[in-house]
Parts: sequence; structure tokens; C-alpha cells
Amino acid sequence: MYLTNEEEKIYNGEYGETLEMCMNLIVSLGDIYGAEKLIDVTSAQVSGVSYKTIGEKGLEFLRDMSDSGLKVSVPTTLNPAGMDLIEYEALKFPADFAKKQLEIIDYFEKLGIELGCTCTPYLSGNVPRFRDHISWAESSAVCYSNSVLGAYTNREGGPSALASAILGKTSYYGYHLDENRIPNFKINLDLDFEKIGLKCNNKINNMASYGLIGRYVGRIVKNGIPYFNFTNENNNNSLNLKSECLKGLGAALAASGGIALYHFKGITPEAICTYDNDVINGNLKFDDEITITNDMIEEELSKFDNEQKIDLICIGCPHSGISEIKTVVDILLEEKKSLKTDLWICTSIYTKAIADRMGYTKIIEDAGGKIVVDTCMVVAPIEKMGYKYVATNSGKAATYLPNFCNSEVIYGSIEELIRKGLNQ
Ligand SMILES: C[C@@](O)(CCOP(=O)(O)O)CC(=O)O
Ligand code: SF4
Repeated sequence: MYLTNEEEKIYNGEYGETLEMCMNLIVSLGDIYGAEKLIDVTSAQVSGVSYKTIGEKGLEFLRDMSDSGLKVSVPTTLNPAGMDLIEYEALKFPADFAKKQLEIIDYFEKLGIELGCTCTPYLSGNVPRFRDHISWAESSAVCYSNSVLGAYTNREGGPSALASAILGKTSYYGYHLDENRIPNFKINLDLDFEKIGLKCNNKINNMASYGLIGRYVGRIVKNGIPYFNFTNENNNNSLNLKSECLKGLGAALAASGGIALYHFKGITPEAICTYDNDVINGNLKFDDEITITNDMIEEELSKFDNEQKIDLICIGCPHSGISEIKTVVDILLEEKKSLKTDLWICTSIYTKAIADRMGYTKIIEDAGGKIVVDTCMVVAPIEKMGYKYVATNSGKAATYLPNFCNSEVIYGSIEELIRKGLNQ
């Protein structure tokens, strides 16, 4: 791979061992995937923050990194940690876990990373521009930034995103190259959304529908690049999809498959700028094509035991924006009852600040729920906190909860789950 003189010096250890290690990691990945050179990145997003997922080995790695005195050289944000960094005692996180988690956060702070621990940094200031090259690790955020924002990133791991953050560079391969971003799997959504067996209004614009689609399509497409289009004549207004649906779709695709990028006819920027015309004119040939019908989505939904009594309702995978919190609040105001289950709405401190100001936090807390920041139902040790039957509106959480937290999953829309929680 071509390296500039300066990059060569870093690679050869002239600026110390830690920088050398970062450069080695980035160059090795580039060598494996055939990169010609390094490119600058405009931001990084680092995963591997929860003590639950990185353990003692990860903590020691971060201690060594922060002891080097190096700092990140581009704006860098963090994935969720293993607990709410403010209310961890009230939420009854185990004390030994909390101690380790705070230590990890200190190391990230020393590295100069912004401490808003969230998997949706694009809702709170770390917002790449169209065609920015970035180095992001969280798979749902990778899918969102590549697909919805049109930025360019590979699916980094925690260490490679951190190395990129410090160097301000990544290797030029994979999704950084236009030729590797061409869709190869056509997905016709021939769905009559209103007939999907979820209980909510406007199912074509509800994140829970897209979690089911994402789980199903992810398994089939694996690590290809899907191109979605609505084909059912009932899907009028389908181009006004809420960003939370696109967020939920990408997260589920990335969790059940290895997808890092999707295109959506008439919706995502590269589809509109680059591919839609060629698809319409028949100039873009796909390797494969599948039509998604209601039966497939019902099959996906039938995998959950939705009659089960719920211990914990979790909203916010990926982290909630303010509109999802408002959906919860609207139901609580309408029903005027208290919750009979625990409720966590997982989000960032940024979004919670707005929820506080809008009075939403109080309404949720008065009903017995919590807005939980900095963490989520997957990377928090909920299995050690007595939660077994966990309800979610997220296709990604539904995919990960059984393995990460040993949970039994109940699946539904926000509307449906909150009503269940009020009435069970
Ligand atoms: C499951 C996930 O969203 C969170 C756990 O990852 P980590 O603790 O940030 O390594 C990671 C991912 O999907 O990239
Ligand atoms: S599991 Fe979901 S909520 Fe948790 S970090 Fe990943 S995307 Fe975010």
C-alpha cells in the first residue's frame, strides 16, 4: 500500500509505540482488503464501551491506550456503555459493574472522545455529510450513515475505529469506493402493510414493521447490498418514511445479516442520485431479486411468544429520538394509567434533555417508566437485574436479546407494548 512519508514514519514507530500500533492495525486491514492508500476521515464512532461486552481485556487495552497520552484527531463519539452513567444506582446496576464501567469512561475521556454514549450519534451532533469518509463501528449507525446520510464507512470494529480516530485516517477499501456500493439484491416490498399483524396505526410508517422486514431480508441478503422498492399499489405516501423506520430497518438488516449499506428507491440519497434511473431503465442488473409478501412478515412475527407476561418493555434500539418518546407519552396521556411492567426508553443525554424540558420525562416517570441514557437493553447486564421476558419494538434488539441477555422476546409496536404494559 502507498504511504506518505509522514504515514511511513508513524508506521515505523518514529512517533511512539501506540501510534505505530494504530497505524499497523489500519494498514493490515487495508492490506487484507486490497487498499491502495489511506484516506482522511471526518469523524469516528467507537464501539466496545460496555464492560459487559469488552470485559477485563478490553478495559486493559483502553487503559494502555489512554496512558499513552494520545488524543483523537477527529470528532469522535462513543457507543452505549453498560449503564446509565447518572442514575446507575437508582436503576440498581450492580456496584462492581458500575465501578468498572466508570473506569472505562475515564479512559475514553482521556483520549479526548465525546462522552455522549449513543448508537445514534447522527441524532446528536455527529452528523456526517453526503459522501464524507468516516470510520464508524456501531453496525446500526454504519447502516444509517452509509444508507440514509450517504456517508462512506466500512463496518469497523471498536479497535479499528479507535485507531482511525487517533490517526484521522482509514484504509481506502470496501464501502469507501463507489464501485463497491452498487446494489446487487433487489427487494420488492409487495406488502399490504395494514394487514401486518401488529397493533398500531399507519403500519407503513411504524418502526416495528421495518424491524420484521429487516430481520427477514438480512438473513437472505447476508452481506450484499439490498435495493428496496415498494411495489404494492396500497403503498401510497410511502416516500414519507420516518427516519426512525429507516433507522430500525438498517439496524435489523445489520443484525440478522452483515449488511452495511442499503438503498431505497426514491428515499435514500444514492438511490435518488445514482441508481433509481438505471433500475427504471433496466440498465442495472441485480444478482438476485426477492418479493417480500405479508406471509413472510407474518412468519417472522410468529417467532415471538407475544402472549407471554412482560418483565421489561424496552424502546430505543437504536436509541430513541424525541418523536418515539412522544409516541409513548401520547399513549400514557390517553390511557391515564400506571405501568404494571418496568419500562426503559433508551436514548442519549441530548434527547433526554429535550424530553425533560418538554415534560415528557415526568409523564413517563409518573406512570412508572424510565428514560434511561447512555446504555441499552442489550449492552446493560439486564439478565443480572432480574429481567427475563423483554418486550421490544426493534428487530435488532429482538435478534440480539436472546444471545446477549438470555431473554425471551415479546415483539410489537410502541403503541401495542405500552398498552400491554398498562393492562397486563
Ligand atoms: C450490538 C451492538 O449494537 C452493541 C454492542 O456492541 P459494543 O458493546 O459497542 O461492542 C454492536 C453492533 O451492532 O455494532
Ligand atoms: S443493541 Fe440497539 S440500542 Fe444497543 S447499542 Fe446496539 S443499536 Fe443501540
